Amino acid sequence: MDQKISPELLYLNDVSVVFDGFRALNSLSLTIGEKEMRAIIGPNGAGKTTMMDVITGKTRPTVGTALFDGGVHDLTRLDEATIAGLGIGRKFQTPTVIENHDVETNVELALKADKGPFAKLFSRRTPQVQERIDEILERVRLKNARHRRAGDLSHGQKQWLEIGMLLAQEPKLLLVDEPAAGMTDAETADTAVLLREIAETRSVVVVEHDMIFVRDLDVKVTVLHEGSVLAEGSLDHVSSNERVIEVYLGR
Ligand SMILES: Nc1ncnc2c1ncn2[C@@H]1O[C@H](COP(=O)(O)OP(=O)(O)OP(=O)(O)O)[C@@H](O)[C@H]1O
Repeated sequence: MDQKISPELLYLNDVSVVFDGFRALNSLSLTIGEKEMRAIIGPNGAGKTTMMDVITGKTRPTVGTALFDGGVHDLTRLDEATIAGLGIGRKFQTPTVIENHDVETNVELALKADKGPFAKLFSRRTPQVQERIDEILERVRLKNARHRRAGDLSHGQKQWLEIGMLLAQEPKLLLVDEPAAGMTDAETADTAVLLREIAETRSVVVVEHDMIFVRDLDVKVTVLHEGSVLAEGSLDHVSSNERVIEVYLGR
């Protein structure tokens, strides 16, 4: 298959994941368009992490369809490295920057991720690489922190650095797990703006519990519950849904 059969970037249909008889995903169907940002909310255990695991190839669905890039790639048949190479980047909740390197070296290493460890550390930084580093640092608001040790950054800045390192891979789809957790109010607001900027050129899926942050994102929201979609629409729309209030918002 090398022709796009549907316009969606990500197409999940009737995906179930069963662990020892327990349905972590239960006929989940969801599509994400090109350059769309979507927020995913839902109570603990709703299946948000399992959904990300299916998209990135970490978990195989028991049944169901998971296609990427207009139906060209069947994610259920590919391994994690291949899926990452297709342009699906994932940011976990805890930042994994290299604390002893400075900010720009972290980005540089991410840009050279396809090179071996020796070439990564010792090949010269070409003007093209420097230009990309500058662009990324500008985007993630760390230009003035470029020579700081990554370990000395604030929690929020570390999250931004890691987002920058993912951008180095030019993902078509960026999956972001609870970016606002542990951030100050100002960092949270800046992160919403940052993700909106990123979604101008690629698709972004954000899993989040912080409703103030989700409101700032101002995008379509999907509510997961017991492994399937409970409601979908604007935050105001899903917030007025009785079942959503009962299982999630009204807690
Ligand atoms: N490897 C596994 N084996 C057995 N059960 C699992 C496994 N992974 C997840 N589960 C179960 O599947 C359900 C869905 O979990 P998942 O982590 O996807 O939910 P979540 O929406 O991400 O929750 P949270 O908001 O707490 O992170 C949970 O009840 C969890 O205990």
